[in-house]
Amino acid sequence: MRHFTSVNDVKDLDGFVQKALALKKSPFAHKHLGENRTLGLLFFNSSLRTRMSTQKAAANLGMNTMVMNVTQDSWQIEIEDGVVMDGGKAEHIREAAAVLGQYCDILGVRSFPALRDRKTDYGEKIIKAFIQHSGVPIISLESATLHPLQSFADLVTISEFKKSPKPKVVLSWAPHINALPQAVSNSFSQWMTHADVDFSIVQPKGFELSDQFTKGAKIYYDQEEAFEGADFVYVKNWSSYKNYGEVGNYPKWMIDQSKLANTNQARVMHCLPVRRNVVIADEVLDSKSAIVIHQAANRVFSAQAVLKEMLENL
Ligand SMILES: NCCC[C@H](NC(=O)CCC(=O)O)C(=O)O
Ligand SMILES: NC(=O)OP(=O)(O)O
Repeated sequence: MRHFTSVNDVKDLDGFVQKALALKKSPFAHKHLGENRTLGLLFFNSSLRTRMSTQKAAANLGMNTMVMNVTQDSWQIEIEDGVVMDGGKAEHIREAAAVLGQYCDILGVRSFPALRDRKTDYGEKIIKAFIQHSGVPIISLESATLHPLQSFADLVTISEFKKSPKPKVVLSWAPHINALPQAVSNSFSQWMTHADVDFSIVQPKGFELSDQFTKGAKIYYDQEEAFEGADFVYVKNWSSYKNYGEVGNYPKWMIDQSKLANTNQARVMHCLPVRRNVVIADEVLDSKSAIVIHQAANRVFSAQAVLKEMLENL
């Protein structure tokens, strides 16, 4: 693997899950692999899990890590080519990426979509510019359209908790007060349609994800129908892809205990952060059904598996 920006960078999905689980068992088995290697983590947006888990994964492999919050600490970065830079942005992504490539052996980049123009966001200019201009392997820490480290950790978690070889996994839209990216849901759909699971998605009309990520998934518009017999319910809000960036006002889609009644004692998943009693009720998050903390724990080992593979290929 040269870069890690989607499931397509993984050759053997099941083998990769096994590698993450092996690292979970022996996190320090390769503690010299990253010696004298530097990881750079660049955040255009907030983070708790991605930042800390990736840093911990790098430490387990003996790497140094440097972290930068671009929007707070650095120069504002111009993304567009050919512009006259006489506004607020002092540095172009061409130089920024190339310079960081001089300091780091591997770079991670987080850049959320602006959710104003679909074509711009789905063009993934920032992550592509880092791939083009940095000269080093790039890891997506959640791009405009995908969050592969999260989905990898989610698949690892499902493989740990599944009670049958091909579990029924349902991705459910849930309410939110803000316009959120489709990235986590696109990415989860993309990974699940490549994995050995029975996968469906349920959302209100108008909130269908781009079919470039959902091909092969069963599509529902009714939670009760979709949840019947589910082993895993993955909860996430996303703004509309069709009416781009629209926030849906469907408070009844919140996940509470009653919604889970006809599932196969489903485990409830969410990437976090989650707004309690808007997206998922306290009674679910505080019950045994919720495995959100396990997902977050597995972020270390999904990141570590990716870093290990990249370090071995440097
Ligand atoms: N990295 C995990 C999720 C990040 C982001 N959530 C958020 O922005 C939540 C913000 C809020 O709740 O206001 C998302 O949905 O893509
Ligand atoms: N799940 C996740 O990516 O969390 P952060 O946004 O806190 O990194």
